[in-house]
Amino acid sequence: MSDAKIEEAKAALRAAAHKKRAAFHPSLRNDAAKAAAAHFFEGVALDKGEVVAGYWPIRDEMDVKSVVARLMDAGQPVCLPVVLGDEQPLELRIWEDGAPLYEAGFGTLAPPEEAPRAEPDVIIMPLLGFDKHGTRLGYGGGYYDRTLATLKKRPRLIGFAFALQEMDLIPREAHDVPLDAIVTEHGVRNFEKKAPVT
Ligand SMILES: Nc1nc2c(c(=O)[nH]1)N(C=O)[C@@H](CNc1ccc(C(=O)N[C@@H](CCC(=O)O)C(=O)O)cc1)CN2
Ligand SMILES: Nc1ncnc2c1ncn2[C@@H]1O[C@H](COP(=O)(O)OP(=O)(O)OP(=O)(O)O)[C@@H](O)[C@H]1O
Repeated sequence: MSDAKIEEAKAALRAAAHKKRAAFHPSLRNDAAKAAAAHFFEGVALDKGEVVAGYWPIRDEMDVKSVVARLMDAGQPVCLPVVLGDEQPLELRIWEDGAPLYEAGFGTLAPPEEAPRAEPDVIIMPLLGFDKHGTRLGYGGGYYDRTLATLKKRPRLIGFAFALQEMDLIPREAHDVPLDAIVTEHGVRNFEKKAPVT
């Protein structure tokens, strides 16, 4: 499939994924997020000092605020992403304990401009959908992939999602960096390294 065709297919998948994620019942969301957080801390080993990029949840994304808070309490350095502009990589700003967060666009909150920057060792990724190969479907801005292309070292990529966000097959473009693992309310699933055929 050409990249143009893949983009077309992804647009249709995004529409379906938005609907599906929004349909997950509000009364179940909290418990699912709690279960996923527990699976993360049981199943994902972090070395002391490893920088973890979290996200400030928006729309119907799985809420990872408790994960971020627990990481910070444990002394793990945590950063949050900021969109500087279209076609630009994300800026990852360290959230220092007690520092206020500011509106950073799209409904997200992030540390202030003067916060230190960091290259993450682990990225907790928001997503619209994922498939069994670890391909991730985002909102289509390409921000995470563009950011990964600028980093010296490829971080471990850990998606957080509700189990119902799994899709049959998400076509993968050359720039799409697959997830290493997905955390849902059902547990942590690690993906094989080998690239699938799209
Ligand atoms: N929680 C969270 N933080 C994040 C991301 C994310 O996906 N989730 N991002 C990951 O890149 C960056 C923000 N990028 C975003 C890009 C698009 C939309 C969004 O809601 N898009 C709408 C259309 C918006 C419009 O046209 O006004 C959509 O998809 O329907 C949100 C965040 C950085 N921070
Ligand atoms: N490494 C990159 N360098 C330049 N452009 C890129 C790169 N990665 C992605 N893009 C651009 O971003 C567009 C959207 O990419 P993609 O469909 O993978 O977004 P997404 O992963 O769904 O979004 P997001 O990462 O913001 O959640 C692509 O069509 C491409 O033009």
